[in-house]
Amino acid sequence: MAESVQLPVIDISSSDRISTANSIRQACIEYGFFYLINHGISEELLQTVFDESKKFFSLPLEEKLKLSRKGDVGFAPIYAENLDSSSTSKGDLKETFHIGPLEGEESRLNLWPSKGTPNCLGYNLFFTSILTIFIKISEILPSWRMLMEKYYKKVLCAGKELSSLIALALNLDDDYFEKIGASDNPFGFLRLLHYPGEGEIAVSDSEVVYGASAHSDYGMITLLATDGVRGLQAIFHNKHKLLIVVYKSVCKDKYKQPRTWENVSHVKGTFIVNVGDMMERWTNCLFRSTLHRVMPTGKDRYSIAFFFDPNQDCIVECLKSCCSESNPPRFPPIRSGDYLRERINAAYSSSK
Ligand SMILES: O=C(O)CCC(=O)C(=O)O
Ligand SMILES: [Fe+2]
Repeated sequence: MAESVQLPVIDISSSDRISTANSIRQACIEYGFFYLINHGISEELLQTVFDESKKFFSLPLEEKLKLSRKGDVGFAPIYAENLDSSSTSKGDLKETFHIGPLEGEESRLNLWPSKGTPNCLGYNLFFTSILTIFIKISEILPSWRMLMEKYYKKVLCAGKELSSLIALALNLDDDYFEKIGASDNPFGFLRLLHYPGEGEIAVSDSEVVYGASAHSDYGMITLLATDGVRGLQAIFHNKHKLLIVVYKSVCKDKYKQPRTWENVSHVKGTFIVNVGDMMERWTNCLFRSTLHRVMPTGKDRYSIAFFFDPNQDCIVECLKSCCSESNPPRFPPIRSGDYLRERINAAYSSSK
């Protein structure tokens, strides 16, 4: 059975920003993961977001499909995505709903239950009388959009503060990521996730099915809220300060065998923060975007991820503080939007 890892805890509200930045640096080098506390999002708000997310996922599939993924936002049913694009599985056993940026051109792309599905729920026959058959989804989820926007803004704010601490952790000015246009108008995605429990989905014994297959996140940092149902696991090659083997343009130890998966436990009131691939590229593999996955446990599981990604037009290239003559850049510069597009397309086209 997998062991549980003890991750560092970072207090984002501490007035000693330098010491916080040093702790973040150590956590990002050793684990690429940490718990974040005092992030400014109350437990009540988080609980309400979980409750409303559950309400959405418990709608009949055909209602959810009316808000099907367009571009990067909206609903994706089970098996639509395969986070491990190299795997042969038919896709991940999870359904998701994505909300993209709330400002600028992209904001108009978002899909909302109150707008996209004008008519009829009514299949929840268990409770339904003839009078309730034609209830609009907007009436079932009346404050859904407002709530999700509120949460989005708050978690974006925590992400911005964290990115300024990360800049300090990399010996840069704390507004560095703003100055280069990465976190000034970041490309943030709120992702509601539901991993169905046993009984809802028939899976044959011979099939390997993951809730979320092994992957590292694509962007800068992810702020993840979990509901207490276990399942999240990660591989921490660097935890005991093993030599970092870097090969061609990949931080090779990410794919090193054998893989030892460790459980990442839920800690009430915290966010689980993990480093994404673009941060790994910026830091020339100093900060690790750690492989992780979600195993099905037979229980329904809900989580809420916020991907704090650089502005699409930002060029991600090795930071001066992370390279030298003896440690040259391992990755060519890339435009953030192009990199994300390639990774997202691979994940959605590799489900069978
Ligand atoms: O649900 C979780 O705990 C993790 C989700 C995740 O890794 C992702 O969506 O990238
Ligand atoms: Fe992830």
